[in-house]
Amino acid sequence: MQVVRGVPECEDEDLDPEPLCVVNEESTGFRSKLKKIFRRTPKEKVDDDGDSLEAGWSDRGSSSSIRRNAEIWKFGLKCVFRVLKPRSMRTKGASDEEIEQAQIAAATYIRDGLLTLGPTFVKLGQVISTRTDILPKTYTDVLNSLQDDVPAFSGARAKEIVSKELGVPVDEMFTDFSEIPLKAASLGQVHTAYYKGKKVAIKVQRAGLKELFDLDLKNLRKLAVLLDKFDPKADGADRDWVSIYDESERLLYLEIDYINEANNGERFARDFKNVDYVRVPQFYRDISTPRVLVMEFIESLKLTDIKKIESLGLDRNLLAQRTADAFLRQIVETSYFHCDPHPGNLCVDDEGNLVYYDFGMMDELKPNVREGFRKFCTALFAGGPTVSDQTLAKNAKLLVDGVEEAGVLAKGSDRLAVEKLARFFMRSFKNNQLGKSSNNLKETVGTDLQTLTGSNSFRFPSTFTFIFRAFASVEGIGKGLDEGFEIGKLAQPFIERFTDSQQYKNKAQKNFSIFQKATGLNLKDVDIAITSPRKVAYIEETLRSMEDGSLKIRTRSLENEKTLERMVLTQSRSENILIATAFLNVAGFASKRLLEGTGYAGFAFFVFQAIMANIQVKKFDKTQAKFVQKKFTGLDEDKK
Ligand SMILES: Nc1ncnc2c1ncn2[C@@H]1O[C@H](COP(=O)(O)OP(=O)(O)OP(=O)(O)O)[C@@H](O)[C@H]1O
Repeated sequence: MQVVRGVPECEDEDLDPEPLCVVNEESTGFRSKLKKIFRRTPKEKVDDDGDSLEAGWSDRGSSSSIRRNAEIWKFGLKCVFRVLKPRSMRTKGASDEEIEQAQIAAATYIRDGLLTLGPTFVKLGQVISTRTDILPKTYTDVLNSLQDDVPAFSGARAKEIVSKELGVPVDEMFTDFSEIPLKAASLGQVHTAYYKGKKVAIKVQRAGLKELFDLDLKNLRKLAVLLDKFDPKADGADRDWVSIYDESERLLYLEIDYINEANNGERFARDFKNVDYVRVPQFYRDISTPRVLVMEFIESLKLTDIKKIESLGLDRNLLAQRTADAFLRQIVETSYFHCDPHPGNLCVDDEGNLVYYDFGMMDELKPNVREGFRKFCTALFAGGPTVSDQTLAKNAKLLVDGVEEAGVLAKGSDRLAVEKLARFFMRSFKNNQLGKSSNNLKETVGTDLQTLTGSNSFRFPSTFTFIFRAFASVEGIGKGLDEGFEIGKLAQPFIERFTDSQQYKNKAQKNFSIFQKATGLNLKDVDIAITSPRKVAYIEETLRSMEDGSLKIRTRSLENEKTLERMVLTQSRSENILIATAFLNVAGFASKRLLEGTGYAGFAFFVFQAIMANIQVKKFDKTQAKFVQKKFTGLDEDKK
């Protein structure tokens, strides 16, 4: 989002008590939509007591709420049709490009509709746009543009809100309250002023947001319940539409509680109290409320403003390193991280210190995620780049344990295939560390990969999508500052501290070499001496399992699985044809009209079912043909 500077453009004074101030200079269709939408903010009648400040989107009487409900449902239904269109195109044999175009059109329709419906939906769209685990990439890409600028409300309006919230006229509390906001967002905007001689930043929330959220979210919950009925947990995962809704709702309400933001900011500041290059504004809690947040003003510039950074003589490489270090410290050490460190929220002061703003959306790694992540890193980095195949296979198991513990591996996934994938992934990683090239992932583990992705084996809890988003932001900033920026390399010292393996390895190696020197022992003998009892015990255990019949030998053949899958589909087609024929016979021999009608109705129904089953068989065959072609010729028809 961009910071608003200069005099905003205001038009149509007669349309609104507060004409709109348009933020973005580039006049586009998107901008004019924004103007219309925020112009639709209900007209606010301000009386002397200022009570009308509660007026807002929500204060529109019952007829207005009915209209609002209707608007939401109409939009929801239209979205369903738009989203289904590309799916039906696929069954009609449309090309991938045509389908992608239709998806982009659907996503654009949804984005514009969310904007039309106002702040709740804009914010919801922003939250959902991070969920690559829920929506296809085409949709999240388009919804990402919802992070754009929105028109501001006037300084006078902001003052009214602050006075109402703090219970004293603004001018008695502050001096030089800015008429033009520093930045406007969908939920509020930031003004500057002076408080007891100190410059402060004041975040002011749009009026009536809470009430609007209440009204809108009630509808959205009903929509989620309905969606669950039509689209039950498709992949056996623990999530469903209602829980996605619940989580989004929680985040939305947290974002409009500025006291929560102050709590988050203070916790973040505590985490970084020993890092002298990170600055967090102080919060003036005694003059803040859930809707007005008063903070220390910290002057800064964007880390993407390279010209300014250079003109100040700041070290770009050092800034890149600091950006990465501060991010890694959050993920690996404190487990409490800023979910949205975009260039407006992560800045730099003129002395090269990083400045963080906006603590509305923070997340914490749960203990299981943290432990899983630690196992993952331990497995990946253990043994260094030249690890033997045996150790790698052992570590692959640990890596998959980690992935499972973190909740990324869906229940009932094929662990054997995942371990194979992990071994391949780890070997590529190690080769990469040694500067060797790796084999193509699709060629080497193509079948397993297809099985795994096809069965939705991996899923990413929302924490991961927030981490990925923050990672992408930090990487973008880092690369802008330093072309050779590689977060992976900068992560090494953090990971080593994080995983006990490295410490253990170093200590063990040191102790062992002293022992070896003293005794003159051969390393191979030691290995045999250590592993032999374990190997004997393993063989003994396996033999005992064979004897008592508890040993299960598991083999899997993808071809057989696929054949079985096809058989199930063709069987359903044959059954439907059989039943349809039976009904036709009934109709043919029936002497009574009612029976005849029933016969024909049954016949029509089952013929329809048979046609649907046939479509599924054809679809299945097509997917298989594509897969086989890709596997044997390397030609990829699904150009993404
Ligand atoms: N304490 C501060 N000192 C100086 N500038 C500030 C301060 N707080 C916020 N700002 C400026 O105002 C901008 C908007 O602040 P913030 O991100 O907190 O608002 P928001 O309404 O939560 O916006 P968003 O939609 O991006 O979350 C920041 O990017 C920063 O440029």
